[in-house]
Amino acid sequence: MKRISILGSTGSIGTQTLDIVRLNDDVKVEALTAHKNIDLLEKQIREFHPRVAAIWEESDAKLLFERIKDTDTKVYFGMDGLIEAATVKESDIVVTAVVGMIGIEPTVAAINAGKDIALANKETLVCAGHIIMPLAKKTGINIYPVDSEHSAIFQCLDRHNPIKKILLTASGGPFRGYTKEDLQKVTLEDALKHPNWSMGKKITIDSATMVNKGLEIIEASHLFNVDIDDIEVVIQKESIIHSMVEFKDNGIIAQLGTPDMRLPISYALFYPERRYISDDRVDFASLATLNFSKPDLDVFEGLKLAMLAGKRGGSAPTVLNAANEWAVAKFLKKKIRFTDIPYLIGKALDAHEFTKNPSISDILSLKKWTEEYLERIKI
Ligand SMILES: NC(=O)C1=CN([C@@H]2O[C@H](COP(=O)(O)OP(=O)(O)OC[C@H]3O[C@@H](n4cnc5c(N)ncnc54)[C@H](OP(=O)(O)O)[C@@H]3O)[C@@H](O)[C@H]2O)C=CC1
Ligand SMILES: CC(=O)[C@@H](O)[C@H](O)COP(=O)(O)O
Ligand SMILES: [Mn+2]
Repeated sequence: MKRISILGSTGSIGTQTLDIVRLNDDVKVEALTAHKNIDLLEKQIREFHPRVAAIWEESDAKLLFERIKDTDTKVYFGMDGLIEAATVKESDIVVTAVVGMIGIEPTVAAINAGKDIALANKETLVCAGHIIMPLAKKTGINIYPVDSEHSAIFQCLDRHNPIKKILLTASGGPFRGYTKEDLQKVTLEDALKHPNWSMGKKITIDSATMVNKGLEIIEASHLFNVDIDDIEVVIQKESIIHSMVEFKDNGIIAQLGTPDMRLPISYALFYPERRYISDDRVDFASLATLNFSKPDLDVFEGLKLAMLAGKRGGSAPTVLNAANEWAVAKFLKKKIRFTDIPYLIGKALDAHEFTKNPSISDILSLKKWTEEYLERIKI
């Protein structure tokens, strides 16, 4: 029996993880968490009977407790609740499916508790990868990538041959081929229309700005111990090739599949076993062609800034990520324009006091500094 905890079970990755649980009778859910979606969390508790459930607000936790007191599920709240869910004694693996760097502390707690990590929450690795990866090695736990590109790279690894280059594929998002002037006019509705994937709102905006690909470069660098300069972004318009690994002989191994996150989720949960998911498969005949191009860094400045921050390392990726989270949240509330997102990221990166090797508490302070700095900027 595989015992799993899902941090962020009510989101896109979290609910698809539960789809995979439904397909397999040897998986037990030990913990589920949500931020505000109490109705869906209650439904999930009644279906999967976890030991632990956590929701962010104490008032919601009290409400949830009343609603499910006929069950054996214990209810927690806040960061303590996330950490309780991340460290449930009976769990073997924690699926980190929360969005944002809020995932840092529960991920560290899970690793210290000896849990394997099925990692979707890329922001945690972007900010604290220099702490997380050595900690995972020291504790002997495994980190299995869920992010589709990183799962693809993981599936292409060859234990006899080191990686020469990672070819990180990108769809290019809804604004692929746009000019700078075009981006000045795009709306929130336009940005939420990803051409190939159905995802949570934050990552969907990140795909539109291509900051997502920048975060993924940093994520891949940590996961596979590859220099940023050896990670090349290739736009693959249809999102059928999920990434590729190039070796010393210039041979390239790629992983292909339909744009369906259930495959990387299932692979992370049951590695090295591949299990049945659905009858959907790539139909090459009707696909006919796969299209490739290079990203335009002059247009997608957020990607350029992310690459520079990744190269710089230290505190830069944290400020990049914190500024991006702050700006995307404002854009989702229609408080700023689409092109303000890279502008604000650049301002925060330029203004922050660089540190080489931030601790977890430094990272949390940097997040606070970034938010306070951006609040003061008039746009
Ligand atoms: N969706 C996808 O296909 C992919 C996602 N990822 C990564 O996976 C992670 C999750 O993404 P996705 O599933 O799209 O996100 P969603 O926004 O769909 O879900 C986020 C989950 O985290 C919870 N949550 C949000 N904010 C907080 C908070 N401050 N504290 C505690 N819980 C919180 C949400 O609860 P509630 O529902 O109550 O709001 C929800 O359960 C992200 O890091 C993303 O980059 C990577 C590759 C693909
Ligand atoms: C499904 C997944 O892994 C997302 O990160 C997706 O790849 C985003 O698409 P872009 O390639 O457009 O950033
Ligand atoms: Mn991805």
